[in-house]
Amino acid sequence: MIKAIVTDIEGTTGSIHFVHQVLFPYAKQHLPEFVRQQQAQPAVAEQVAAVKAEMQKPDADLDAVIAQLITWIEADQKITPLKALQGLIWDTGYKTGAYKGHVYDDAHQQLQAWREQGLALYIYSSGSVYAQKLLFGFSEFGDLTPWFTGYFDTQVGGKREAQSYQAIVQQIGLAAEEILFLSDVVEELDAAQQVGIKTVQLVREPNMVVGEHTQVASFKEIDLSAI
Ligand SMILES: CSCCC(=O)C(=O)COP(=O)(O)O
Ligand SMILES: [Mg+2]
Repeated sequence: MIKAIVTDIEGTTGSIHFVHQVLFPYAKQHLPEFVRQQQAQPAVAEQVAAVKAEMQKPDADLDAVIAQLITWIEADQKITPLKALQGLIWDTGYKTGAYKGHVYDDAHQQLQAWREQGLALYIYSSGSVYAQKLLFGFSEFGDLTPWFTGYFDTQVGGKREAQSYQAIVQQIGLAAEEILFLSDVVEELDAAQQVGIKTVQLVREPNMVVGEHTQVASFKEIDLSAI
């Protein structure tokens, strides 16, 4: 019996368009000024140091760090210090009303229903936990963060690595087969399935790569009793 649901964000609870056409361009536009102005803040200095380490260039100057970060944004690289900085930059966009977090109607309704049924809800995204809380805290449906028991990001490991899901199972404290993972990406579902987590693929767009997992077009089609 499923007792907890872990869900991906981009392409699953919300649209790929929102992440790629709203959030990423906002981060790209504001990152140079943000990093220059906030470089002395410990939260930013820590990530700048992590970028230099990732570049294997401990003496890189700030211009080189910024150029590297922009390259990573353009290539949609899921690199932890980039994702942490993006979260800090998106904070202003949410709080000034430049955008609200996109959540599909069906995801909103079904997450609420599952919560009311007593299921524990978790997020696992490459976006930082800080960015996840912003997206659901400033969503088009208002603040949805009270629904979630916990959040996981790349601090737990990459989303295509089975050991990340093993760590998530341990932190949730349930048996793997009592947990359902929802994602649009087959490699993520494959990794979760390797450790015994149940899986369902969201296929919201045409021409998506599909795998051996149960496929649904919306959260409304997910039947927990059939899993
Ligand atoms: C949580 S904020 C926006 C999502 C993001 O930055 C991202 O890279 C999407 O990753 P996901 O693992 O949700 O596909
Ligand atoms: Mg996704």
